[in-house]
Amino acid sequence: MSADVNTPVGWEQARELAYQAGLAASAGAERIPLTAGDGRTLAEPLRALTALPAFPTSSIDGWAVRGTGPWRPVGRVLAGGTPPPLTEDGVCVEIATGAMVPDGAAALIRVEESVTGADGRVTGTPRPMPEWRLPGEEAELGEELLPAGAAVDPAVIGVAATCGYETLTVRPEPRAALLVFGDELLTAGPPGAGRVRDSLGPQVPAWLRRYGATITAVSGPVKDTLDAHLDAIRSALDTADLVCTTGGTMHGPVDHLHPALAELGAEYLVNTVGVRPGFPMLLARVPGPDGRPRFLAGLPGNPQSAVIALISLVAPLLAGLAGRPFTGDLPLVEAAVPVPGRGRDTHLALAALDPTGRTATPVGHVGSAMLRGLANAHGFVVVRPGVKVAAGDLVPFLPLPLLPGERA
Ligand SMILES: Nc1nc2c(c(=O)[nH]1)N[C@H]1C(S)=C(S)[C@@H](COP(=O)(O)OP(=O)(O)OC[C@H]3O[C@@H](n4cnc5c(N)ncnc54)[C@H](O)[C@@H]3O)O[C@H]1N2
Ligand code: MOO
Repeated sequence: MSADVNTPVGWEQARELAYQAGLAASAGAERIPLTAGDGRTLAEPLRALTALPAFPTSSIDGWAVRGTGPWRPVGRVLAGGTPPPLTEDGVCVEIATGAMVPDGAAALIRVEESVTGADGRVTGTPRPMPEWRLPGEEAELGEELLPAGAAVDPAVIGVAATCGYETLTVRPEPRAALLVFGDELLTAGPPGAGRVRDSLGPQVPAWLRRYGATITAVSGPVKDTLDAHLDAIRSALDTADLVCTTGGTMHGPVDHLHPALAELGAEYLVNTVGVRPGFPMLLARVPGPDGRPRFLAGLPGNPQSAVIALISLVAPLLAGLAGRPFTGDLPLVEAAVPVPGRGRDTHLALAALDPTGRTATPVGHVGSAMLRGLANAHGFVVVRPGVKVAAGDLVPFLPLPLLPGERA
């Protein structure tokens, strides 16, 4: 175990360490149907399998003409066909949007800008800008459209289809398991008589999915004994690249996480972080049954702190495991009011953005044991150690992975 229990890592450094550890462990590629690609990560650059467009393509309904008018129609070219060339001046073919422009055509004229005379001949003036798309205008054959590591979204699926792909070569999805520790936790009904509802078992898998993981197991509450912790962690490691645990990160009488990590031969990458809330979070590398490294993220038991550990350590780790790029740089927003710092630690202050997304106002109910503030915030204002934020200051903003329409 390398990291000193008494030396918290700086928050920014912790994020970078988590990302680099994930990237170093990212491996493999798989080929999947194009339509299954949403949310995955390209394992190799997406290159154009053909020039785009693949052939000269009419962008209008009208006439393809050769020589000077009036032109005598000699046929019709629809989308999907291969037209014969125009071999003499003074002829034209009727052409549809999307059809291949015949060799020999000098210009295209829109149907509404042409006149067909009583003798059947066509007159009109072509617009100065060509009305067809040239091969390679969008991409040359073999040109890189997106780099390896790019996230696949509906638009990426679309462009891949356009240039001929039926499958995509993507990184395997990082597999994550969740173990919830705490004998005091209820899994149904309201809290009382010293017991609280488990609020992490139900929400953490959903956050993990938003960060690109596939969930292999959720179990708990795991009994508060070292043996039960060890059994649960070992079996979760059989199927997951990352095991997230909740609770037990401190050194209380029934906090068995650290002894379990020692027993498993784990190596701490991060052991406590200089951030409030969330201080006792940890990330460890555990030897996997097949020799590949696995990871354990210890999320503190206080629910808001657990989510802060997810966004601080687990998000960059998963980005690394998926082979995606990651930057610690955050967008700047204006603080609507002063935001207190937390001395030598970074303060993550839950805040809501105004509709323009430019101004952040801290929300209420933000104790580390609370979730009400989280459910009303867009993310966290980041107050660096020793910084005092005054109203109007520009501050870094760490967004929650919300979808369009959420917190509208
Ligand atoms: N002597 C000290 N005690 C504590 C310190 C400290 O510095 N010195 N730090 C506090 C901080 S900060 C945090 S955060 C917590 C972290 O504790 P653990 O990770 O060991 O978590 P637990 O003790 O198991 O639980 C803490 C708290 O959270 C509730 N909890 C746990 N799991 C869940 C869940 N799934 N759903 C809802 N609530 C949960 C649990 O009941 C406790 O109230 O340690 C402080 N103590
Ligand atoms: O990490 Mo503790 O969350 O400050 O409550």
